[in-house]
Amino acid sequence: MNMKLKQLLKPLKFYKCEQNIHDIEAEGIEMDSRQVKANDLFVCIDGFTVDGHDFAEMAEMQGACAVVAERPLSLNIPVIIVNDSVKALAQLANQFYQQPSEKFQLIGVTGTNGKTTLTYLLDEIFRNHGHETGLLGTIQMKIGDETYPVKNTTPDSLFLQKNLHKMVEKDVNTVMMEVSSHALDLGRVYGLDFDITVFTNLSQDHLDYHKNMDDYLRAKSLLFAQMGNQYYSRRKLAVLNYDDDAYDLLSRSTAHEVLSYGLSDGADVQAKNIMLRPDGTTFDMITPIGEIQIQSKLAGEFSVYNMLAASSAAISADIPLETIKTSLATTNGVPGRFEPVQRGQKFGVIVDYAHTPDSLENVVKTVQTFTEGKTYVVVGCGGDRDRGKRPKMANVAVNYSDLAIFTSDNPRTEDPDQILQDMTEDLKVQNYEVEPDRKQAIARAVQYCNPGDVVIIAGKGHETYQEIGTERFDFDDREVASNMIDEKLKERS
Ligand SMILES: CC(=O)N[C@H]1[C@@H](OP(=O)(O)OP(=O)(O)OC[C@H]2O[C@@H](n3ccc(=O)[nH]c3=O)[C@H](O)[C@@H]2O)O[C@H](CO)[C@@H](O)[C@@H]1O[C@H](C)C(=O)N[C@@H](C)C(=O)N[C@H](CCC(=O)O)C(=O)O
Ligand SMILES: Nc1ncnc2c1ncn2[C@@H]1O[C@H](COP(=O)(O)OP(=O)(O)OP(=O)(O)O)[C@@H](O)[C@H]1O
Ligand SMILES: N[C@H](CCC[C@H](N)C(=O)O)C(=O)O
Ligand SMILES: [Mg+2]
Repeated sequence: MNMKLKQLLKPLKFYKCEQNIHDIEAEGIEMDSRQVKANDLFVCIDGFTVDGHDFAEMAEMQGACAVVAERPLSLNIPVIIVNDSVKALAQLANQFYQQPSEKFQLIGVTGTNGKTTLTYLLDEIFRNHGHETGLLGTIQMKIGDETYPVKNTTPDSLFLQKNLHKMVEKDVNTVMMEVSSHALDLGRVYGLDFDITVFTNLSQDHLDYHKNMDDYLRAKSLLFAQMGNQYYSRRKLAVLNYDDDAYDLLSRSTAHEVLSYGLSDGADVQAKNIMLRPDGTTFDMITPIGEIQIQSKLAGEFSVYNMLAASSAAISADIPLETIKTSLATTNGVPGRFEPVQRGQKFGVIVDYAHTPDSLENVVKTVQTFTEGKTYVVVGCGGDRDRGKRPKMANVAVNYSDLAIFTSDNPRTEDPDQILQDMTEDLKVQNYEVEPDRKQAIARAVQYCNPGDVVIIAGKGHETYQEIGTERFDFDDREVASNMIDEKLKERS
């Protein structure tokens, strides 16, 4: 792919460039000097760790045709000066890849918990209706049946535009993507043409990054505000959780129609006659286009919310209720979310990605409600992340289980013992143990189990590593738990 620089810069109304760029043609855009190839346009981003402007010379040496920067640089290639290179990168990438998000239906999902789950549910519903889908989120990127690893839940604008373009080339007609609050705050989704935006819920997380809960909510609201004010021929819609305190602010943030969902009267899409069972859920779903009964293998009230949100987004895209019903009846859920580990043992082991106080409470309460025996929780808190959630998660674990075993979850550059200290120092109860080695913690919980008991191993879900320092070591809760159960079964036989 290539594009005349003049053409590429068209979306920028104001920029300064003292050199002649008339005959220059860019063959690509890069924001990382290490990836620059001959004739790429290099965009300097001032990051959290380093300043991309310091790598402009390196980009020049690697053959960049020009550089976009926020300040003058002494180079032998043209320097295009803009006020905000993050915004410029988003606009340039959108232009270079020919506005891919305008060529398919784009569904953006934000909220503290449930984003990955919702995008997976939506992916199943749309595929069952014959759509060719793309998916972007925490676990991976998917284009049709092909999967690709990702570094961020919501990647930077360059990665996004490049891959959305690839999706267009592969005839994708619907894309579901998770939109994190970091992404919204850091302009990673600037310029994306969302058709349907979905809000799951808001509770404490990421207060290492956002100043407070208001700031966090403001970041989330950008998804709805950035849907644009024009009423296009393709109708846009915001799907909002009616039962969440953020509902009022979010419904006022968008200029578009809102479809609300929830358990309370007044929601447009409602669940009634909910029956929660250990192995699933049944409820009647009342929608503006009719009523259906949902039977699903997904457990817990939080799953009812996820199914309501997915159904609301699907009906906004004219998917028939029957397709939604069959999709929700057949789905097995998402890897690492409430995922049972079954090796023929007589006690339950569930691996889950709960890493916030609210998600942990939802999951542990759900298990506690259905467990006749004892409930054990193995959980830790991530290093270099929100410290305020540590004592809260520890409290939830001891309050809703018989015994919590606190352990490590990606300590990153922090001291694991200090994280455990932050979690436990204010606990007033005794029903917990501390075992910093996650493998040992899982082994201990499995050893304690008698028939009828359940262990929840929370926080890492689908992750296949433990991040210690800046290195990632192989670690998969599901694999470790399977091995421990097998050992226990062998000992007994
Ligand atoms: C705090 C944060 O968000 N950091 C993101 C940020 O990194 P950064 O600002 O440190 O980048 P940097 O290393 O300073 O580099 C600045 C610029 O210099 C360039 N550079 C750098 C080195 C070099 O030799 N040459 C060069 O040109 C870089 O390419 C970049 O353009 O930009 C990177 C590229 O887009 C992101 O991958 C990175 O995410 C890191 C990995 C991260 O952990 N982010 C987390 C906090 C995050 O974003 N999480 C959310 C939410 C998760 C959830 O709730 O699900 C997510 O969406 O993932
Ligand atoms: N609607 C919900 N409300 C509260 N908790 C939920 C909900 N849905 C899922 N959870 C819990 O949150 C955990 C994470 O779910 P999921 O991965 O879908 O969320 P996410 O928003 O994508 O998280 P992340 O921000 O890390 O990407 C699940 O393992 C489950 O414990
Ligand atoms: N996307 C979330 C994931 C947290 C998962 C947990 N295992 C941890 O490392 O804290 C974050 O980066 O805050
Ligand atoms: Mg996610």
